[in-house]
Amino acid sequence: MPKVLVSDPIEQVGLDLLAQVAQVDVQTNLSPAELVAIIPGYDALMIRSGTRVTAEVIAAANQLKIIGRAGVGVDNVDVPAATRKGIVVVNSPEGNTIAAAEHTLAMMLSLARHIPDANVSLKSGAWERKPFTGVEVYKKALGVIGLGKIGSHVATVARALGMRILAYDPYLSIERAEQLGCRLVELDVLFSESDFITLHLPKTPETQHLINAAALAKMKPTCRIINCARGGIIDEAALAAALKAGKLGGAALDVFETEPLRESPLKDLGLETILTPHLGASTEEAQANVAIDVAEQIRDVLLGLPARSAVNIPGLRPDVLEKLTPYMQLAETLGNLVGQLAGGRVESLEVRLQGELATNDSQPIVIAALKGLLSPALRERVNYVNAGLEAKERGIRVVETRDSDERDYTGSLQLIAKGPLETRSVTGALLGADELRITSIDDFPINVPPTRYMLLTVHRDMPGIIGKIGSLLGSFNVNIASMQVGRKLVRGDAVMVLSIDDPLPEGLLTEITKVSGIRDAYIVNL
Ligand SMILES: NC(=O)c1ccc[n+]([C@@H]2O[C@H](COP(=O)([O-])OP(=O)(O)OC[C@H]3O[C@@H](n4cnc5c(N)ncnc54)[C@H](O)[C@@H]3O)[C@@H](O)[C@H]2O)c1
Ligand SMILES: O=C(O)CC[C@@H](O)C(=O)O
Repeated sequence: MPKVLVSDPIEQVGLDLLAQVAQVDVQTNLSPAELVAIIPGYDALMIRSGTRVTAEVIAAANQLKIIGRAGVGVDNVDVPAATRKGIVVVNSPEGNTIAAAEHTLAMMLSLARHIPDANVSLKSGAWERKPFTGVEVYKKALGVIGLGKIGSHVATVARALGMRILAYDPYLSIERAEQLGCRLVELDVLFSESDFITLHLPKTPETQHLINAAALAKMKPTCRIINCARGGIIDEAALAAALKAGKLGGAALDVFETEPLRESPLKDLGLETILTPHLGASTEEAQANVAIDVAEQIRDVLLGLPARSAVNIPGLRPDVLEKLTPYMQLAETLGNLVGQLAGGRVESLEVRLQGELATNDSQPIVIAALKGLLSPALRERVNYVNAGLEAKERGIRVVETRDSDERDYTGSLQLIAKGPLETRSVTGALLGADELRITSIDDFPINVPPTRYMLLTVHRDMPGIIGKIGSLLGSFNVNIASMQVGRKLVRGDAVMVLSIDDPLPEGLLTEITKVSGIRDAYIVNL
C-alpha cells in the first residue's frame, strides 16, 4: 500500500478518504530535519501552510509522487524543485473562497461597529456604549482591490448591504466588473473615494507594499482598510503610523508580513485595529472542502490518474505528456512573457502554431499559453484545468491559427496579445529536444533563452545606447549575464534583451527610461 505523510492538521474526512487507498501517517510539528529524515519512505505528502517543503526536502523525497496543499497558497512549497523531480503539486483553489470572503465581511462590520472591543469591555464588567458608537456601511463606498473569486463574492454581498463598489483589478475586463455591479477605477481614485478598502489580490513582487505611506496618505482619514489576502501587501509600519496619527479610520488584518505576528506596533493600538491569526479559511466547511478536494487528488494520482488542480504538471497521459512537455513549457513561458509585456488587461490572445506544432494536438499548448498569460495576475490559482475557464470569465477571446510550413525551426509558437491600447507579440521555439528560445519580440528578431530575471528595452538604434544602459546597470551593481539586440531596420527601432543575475533594484527602471533614445523599458520575471 502507498504511504501518505500528513504533516499539518487536516480534517478527518480527508484522512478517511485517503485511508481507503493508502497507509496514512499523521505527524505534525516535525522539524525541518525530521521531515528530511522521514520523507524518503513516502509516496505522498499532505500539508497546510505550516510545513515548509524546501528543495532539501524534495531532494530527499526519492519516492514522492505528489504534494497536496489543503488550501490555495503554495508559497511554502518549492514548486520548481518539485517540477524538476516530476512531483505533482496540487492545491484547492476554491475550497475556502466563501470562508475567506465571509471573514472579510465579518471584519468590515466588526470594524464599523467595534464589536471585539465592546465584547471585551462588557465581559470585564462594564456597560459602556458611548465609546463604541460605530458607523453604517449602508450607502458607503467599498473599494475592492483584486476582483477575483473572493473579491467578487465580497462585492456581491456588500452590494446587498447597500454599498457602492469601486474596484481595481488591472487584469479584469470592464464587462466582467460591470456584470458584478462594480465600477472599475484607477487605484488613486479607489484610494481617495473609498470609505472602506478591502484587499483580495495575490502577493507578488509588484503588490509588495502596494499599500504604503504614499497610498495611505491618499485615503480619507475615516477610511477603514481590511486585509484578508496576504501579509506584506500592506506596509505594516506605515499603516501603524497612519493609524496612530489619526490619518486613517481603522484596519482589520488577518494576515501579516511575518506570521505568527509577534512584536508589532499594531498590537498597541485600540479600537481602530482588529487582528485575527490568519483565520480566513478556518471554517468547518472550508477545512472539509479543502481536505476532501486535496485527498481526492492524492488518491487519484496514487492510482495513476491525473490530478484536477495541478499547479505544476498537467493531468495528461504520461506518453502524451512526455512528448508535449517541452512545448507546453515554451507556451507557458511565452504566455507569461507576453502577459507581462501587455501589462494588464488582455482582450484576445492569438496562438499561432507553426511547423510540426501545427500538426500536434493544440489544446494543451493553448491551455499552457493561457496559464502563463494569467499567472502574473493569478499566480498559483491558475492551473491547467481552470486556465481556459479563467480566461473566458475575464473576457479573453482565444484565437488559434495553424501554419504547417517550417521556417527556421521545426516547430515554433507565436502569441499575440491584444489589449485595449496596444498589441504585443512574442515567438519562441525549441532548440534540440527541450531548450527554450525566445525568437522574436514584437516581430523584432532575437534568439535568447528565457531566464528568471530579464530587462527589455525598446529604443532607437543609435550609437552609444547599449553602452549607456550597460554602465547604468553597472552603477547599480547589476550583473549582466547576456545581452542581445534585435532590429528590423538599421537606425530604426530596436529591442534589447538583457538577462540579469538578480532582480532589478528599485528605481533603476525609471533611470533607464530617462536615457535618451529609450522608448520603453520592462522588467520581466520568468
Ligand atoms: N486569509 C486567508 O485565510 C485566505 C484564504 C484564501 C485566500 N486568501 C488570499 O486571498 C487572495 C485572493 O484570493 P482569490 O482566491 O480571490 O484569488 P483569485 O486569483 O481568484 O483573485 C485574485 C485577483 O487579484 C487580481 N490581481 C492580481 N494582481 C493584481 C494587482 N496588482 N492589483 C489588483 N488586482 C490584482 C487578479 O486579476 C485576480 O482577479 C489571495 O492573496 C489569497 O492568497 C487568503
Ligand atoms: O489556513 C490555511 O491553511 C491558509 C489559508 C489560505 O491562506 C490559503 O492559502 O488557502
